[in-house]
Amino acid sequence: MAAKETPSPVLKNKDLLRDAAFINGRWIKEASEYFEVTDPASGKVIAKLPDQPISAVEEAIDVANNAFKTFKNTTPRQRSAWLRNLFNLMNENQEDLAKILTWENGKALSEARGEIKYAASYFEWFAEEAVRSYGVTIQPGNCSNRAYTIRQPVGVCGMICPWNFPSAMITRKVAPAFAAGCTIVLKPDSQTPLSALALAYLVEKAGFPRGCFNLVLSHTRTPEFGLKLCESPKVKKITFTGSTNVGKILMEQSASTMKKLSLELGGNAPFIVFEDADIDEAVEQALACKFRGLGQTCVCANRFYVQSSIIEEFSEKLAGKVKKFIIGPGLQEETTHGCLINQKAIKKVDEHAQDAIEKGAEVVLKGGPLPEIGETFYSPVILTKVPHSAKVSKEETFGPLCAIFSFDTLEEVIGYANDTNVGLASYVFSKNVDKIYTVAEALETGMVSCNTGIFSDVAIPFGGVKESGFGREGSLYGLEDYTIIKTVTIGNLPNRI
Ligand SMILES: NC(=O)c1ccc[n+]([C@@H]2O[C@H](COP(=O)([O-])OP(=O)(O)OC[C@H]3O[C@@H](n4cnc5c(N)ncnc54)[C@H](O)[C@@H]3O)[C@@H](O)[C@H]2O)c1
Ligand SMILES: O=CCCC(=O)O
Repeated sequence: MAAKETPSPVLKNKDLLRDAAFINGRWIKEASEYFEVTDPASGKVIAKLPDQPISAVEEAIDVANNAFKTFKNTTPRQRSAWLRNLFNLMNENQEDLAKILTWENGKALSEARGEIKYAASYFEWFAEEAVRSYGVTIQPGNCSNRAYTIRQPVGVCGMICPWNFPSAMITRKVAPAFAAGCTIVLKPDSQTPLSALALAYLVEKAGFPRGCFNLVLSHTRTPEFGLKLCESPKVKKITFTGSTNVGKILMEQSASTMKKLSLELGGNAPFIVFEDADIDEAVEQALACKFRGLGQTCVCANRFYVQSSIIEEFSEKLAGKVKKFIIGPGLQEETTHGCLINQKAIKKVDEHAQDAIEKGAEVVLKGGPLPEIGETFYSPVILTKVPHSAKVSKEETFGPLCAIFSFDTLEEVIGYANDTNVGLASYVFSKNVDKIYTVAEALETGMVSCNTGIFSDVAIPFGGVKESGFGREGSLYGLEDYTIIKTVTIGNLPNRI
């Protein structure tokens, strides 16, 4: 865990590093204000980007609205080919894209490589889905009428994306939108805009028509940008990944124009381990699940519920594995786990850990800040026998705190797991198939992962219930969110012969 000088990434394709917004196929660098992007591992400034005025969003919306008039009539085959080009381009530039991602986000390079592959898979999937949009035929009550439905692109989509997956959270919105024939105004997080800009460059290279994809930049005016996208009658859909609080704001702001919404919001995932589970496997999976992005993943386990008879064994084995982590700057090849996004994130982990300890939790692994490496580095904390009154039982920590709670019965643990206002992902470990079915069906989450800690895949519907939002990304349903169903009735047909 020794401090080392963070290297700057050496890129093969330097064109991927952009320092301008992208509207109507033009890179826009000029602005009266600029914001800095920093490497969270070193605190060094790595880019200065235009902090655009609100007029830039208005312009991007107008451009996307004009582009929609022709883009919606391109053939699904053509859109599929452009998406396939984009998939190939991401793969060709995989290593550079991973380096850019690590540089601005801080996650280990090995993880960033995985994210780029995952992000690209959305373009491959939706290249295949673009040509598979179906309607139904209906016989209405009136015998001289016939009806059928078609799916049409919803229109201009406003996309607001977070920093924790700077590439994949964008591609899983952009890919289905393009597949359906929608045009785009994207606002990436101002902490991690470089991955988004690299994607904009590749969208251009892939051959998409000018104006279909527009990317606006701001650090100081994020809420105003959001408001403009929500209130514009030209924008027909808002798709957002981020916190439940911001999701609620966007939903309220979208009410005046009755927008279609997809909201992928916060989670508080329970990770349940029964005494009949393979404990070593459960520990391995717990590590993979909890420490993706060092705990900054919306589907990371937030609450471990471990049956009381195995809680000591599980906690000790987990701690033994965590001690082997190599925490350091993400760009160093040997690093297994990088840093957190900022100091606010560290404060929250510390606050949740201290609160649980004060309320009676036992410390298995002390962890804590690692200032000798840098201000955003934090060694994981493992606490056991955490009381249910602790903050971590109700709030998402979004960082490297493993809070282990004890339970005795199946009914009891389902009660604990569902005692939250959010419902994104949950995990169950048991070798008893009856138990797996029962618990999976009783858990109030959009996704239940059984005997594995990693389930994310473009092929599965991704999304939550309760205050984790609505809409499903990826899968056979992903395209639907970017289309509207139109019903066509043909009347006054002659009598059947
Ligand atoms: N469900 C999912 O798929 C998913 C995926 C990733 C992250 N998340 C959630 O995101 C949260 C972590 O990210 P965060 O804390 O940065 O979330 P956040 O909601 O604060 O920020 C998300 C994005 O929204 C922007 N934003 C903030 N206020 C805004 C406003 N008023 N109008 C428009 N945009 C605004 C931010 O700049 C950022 O780009 C966690 O709760 C996590 O669970 C959910
Ligand atoms: O953080 C949210 C999304 C991560 C994933 O797709 O698994």
